[in-house]
Amino acid sequence: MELPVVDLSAERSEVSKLIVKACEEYGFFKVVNHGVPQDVILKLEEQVLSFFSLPLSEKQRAGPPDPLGYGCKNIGFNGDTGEVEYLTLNTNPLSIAQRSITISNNPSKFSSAVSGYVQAVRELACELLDLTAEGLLVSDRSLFSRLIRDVDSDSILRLNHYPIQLDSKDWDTSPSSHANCKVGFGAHSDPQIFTLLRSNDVGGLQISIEDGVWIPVPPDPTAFWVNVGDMLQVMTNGRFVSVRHRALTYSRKSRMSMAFFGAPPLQARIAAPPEMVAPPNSLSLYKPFTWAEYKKTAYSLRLGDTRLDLFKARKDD
Ligand SMILES: C=C1C[C@]23C[C@@]1(O)CC[C@H]2[C@@]12CC[C@H](O)[C@@](C)(C(=O)O1)[C@H]2[C@@H]3C(=O)O
Ligand SMILES: O=C(O)CCC(=O)C(=O)O
Ligand SMILES: [Fe+2]
Repeated sequence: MELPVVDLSAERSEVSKLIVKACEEYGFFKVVNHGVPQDVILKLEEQVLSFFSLPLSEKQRAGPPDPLGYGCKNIGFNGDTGEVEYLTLNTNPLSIAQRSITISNNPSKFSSAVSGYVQAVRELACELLDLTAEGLLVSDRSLFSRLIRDVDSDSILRLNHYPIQLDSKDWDTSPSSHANCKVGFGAHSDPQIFTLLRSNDVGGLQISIEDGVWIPVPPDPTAFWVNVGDMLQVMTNGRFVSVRHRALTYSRKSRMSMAFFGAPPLQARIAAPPEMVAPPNSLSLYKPFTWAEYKKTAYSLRLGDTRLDLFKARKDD
């Protein structure tokens, strides 16, 4: 199956139409010619590699994940596990600088690599959200991106490492085979607005557009992958659906991924704009709520739980 590819060097109106089509059909697309400088990516990759290569006791200085910080095998607070270790950071420059002290022996180098990456990827996320608003004919073109640009945005950066499985000598490593694969990161949707994900050249990411059918996403370190998150589903009044995805470890090479989760400020009220609740479906599918309320609920549930149903509007709302 051909997954949608958005080439940002193409004509703007074509790009915005393509993004909307991809979000409607898959809640997911690949971005090429994205403009994030290669040295910004390499700088972060180098820091991530050296962090994950540290002895466990040193990595644990940045943990436990509360939910920010270093975590290993346990995902969230509700018993989810996977063959993954990770470092989750708030994207606020001050918070990055503070956290870097417990993460790296060269905090200023680590902090500058993370901040540089966050700045470039946030810019890309905002550009993609403006194009999305244009494609949807939402009159306020920066309605979505404003939430991520806000100084109080609750956006986060997650660095994932799926280590080589030492018992993998008999594994079939062909991308189409899932013989003996293990779950690295179980099935879920991302709660935020847009996720911008990139990885090294090792596969494992899969998306599901139909219950029980998983589509492997071929790795491409030169590209970004975009996931529609739960908040964009709400702000498009269900026209886009947040994509269910997971990461498997079926390779003998370790997988590394970097995910920027573009989120609103905690107190931002999340609701679809008037254009998204226009006739023929003049009803808002979801009741208004703040990102803080949604996040609290999401983080109190399991990874794979459907959370948006709890925020559906009732007829008498
Ligand atoms: C089990 C969980 C981990 C998670 C919080 C949650 O309770 C449900 C959502 C999970 C998720 C998925 C996308 C991101 O990786 C993440 C950081 C997020 O915002 O929501 C994780 C949460 C986490 O690992 O803390
Ligand atoms: O590592 C991956 O490719 C997926 C990671 C992911 O889904 C997440 O961090 O939420
Ligand atoms: Fe995810």
